[in-house]
Amino acid sequence: MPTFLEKLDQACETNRSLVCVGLDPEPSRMSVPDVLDFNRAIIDATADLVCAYKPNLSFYEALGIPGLQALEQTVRHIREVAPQVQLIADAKRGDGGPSAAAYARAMFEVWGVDAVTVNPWGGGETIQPFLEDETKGVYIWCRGSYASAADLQDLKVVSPKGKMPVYEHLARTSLDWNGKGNVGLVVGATVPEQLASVRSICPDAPLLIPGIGAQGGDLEASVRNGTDGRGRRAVINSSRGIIYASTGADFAEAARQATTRLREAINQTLEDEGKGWP
Ligand SMILES: O=C(O)c1cc(=O)[nH]c(=O)n1[C@@H]1O[C@H](COP(=O)(O)O)[C@@H](O)[C@H]1O
Repeated sequence: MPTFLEKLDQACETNRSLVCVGLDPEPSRMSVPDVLDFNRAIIDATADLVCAYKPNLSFYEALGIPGLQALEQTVRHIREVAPQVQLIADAKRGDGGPSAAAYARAMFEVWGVDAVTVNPWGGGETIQPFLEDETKGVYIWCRGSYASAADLQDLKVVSPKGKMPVYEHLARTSLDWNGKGNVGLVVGATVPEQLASVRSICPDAPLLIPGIGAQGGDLEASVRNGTDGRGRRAVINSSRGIIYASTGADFAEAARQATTRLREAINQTLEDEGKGWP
């Protein structure tokens, strides 16, 4: 079994892509009534263009049991048509003790995903149960894309590691948790300076970068500041910008075109940096 990072690197190489499509279905914006039909069409249209899919669990939970059934079938479909891509459950889980361990079992054994977003407010105990299997990994929510992330994450703290913003302290601390090489971080595309700072602290970590498209994040800066020294290890997410590129009957074809444009724009910046695909 490849490790968490080997699978991600392989997925990126195979499709020559750092694009992650966020599967965040909202029935009021979909031109087909069924979430599974919608997701299947998006997945089939983009499977050769992405390195990852990221269903945000909130959208499925908000639909009750039918939503969870749609998620289960979506996971199954991704495994069938795109077994090489990384499947990230955007669950923002965060708890301690047996609850944290149960969350990890739910994500990896029940849903069977490759990676989970976690909310680190509870510290190391929150994260540890997700790190036991080196084939699975986490993306720790480090510096959010939304404006209110600054309320807490940019505050300066004094710790044994020095005086620095909370998000930076978290990035430094994540290195201590990374014994099995399966810790990644989430940093928004809307905050390129913070992205550069996290990348300099964690030169090898995979960074999940949401905020492209609907939130107006800076794509070029995300690629330049968020990739590692080889121009890899950045998972650049767009959800609404892709899945609702059209809200008409041509939504899947429009999603393919939007994903292609995003992939090409990223790859052009990599080329410009001398870090294109071989
Ligand atoms: O963890 C995330 O993916 C995440 C963190 C963050 O700080 N900001 C953020 O937008 N996200 C998620 O990334 C996706 C962004 O969706 P769009 O704004 O529609 O592209 C949603 O699923 C968000 O929950």
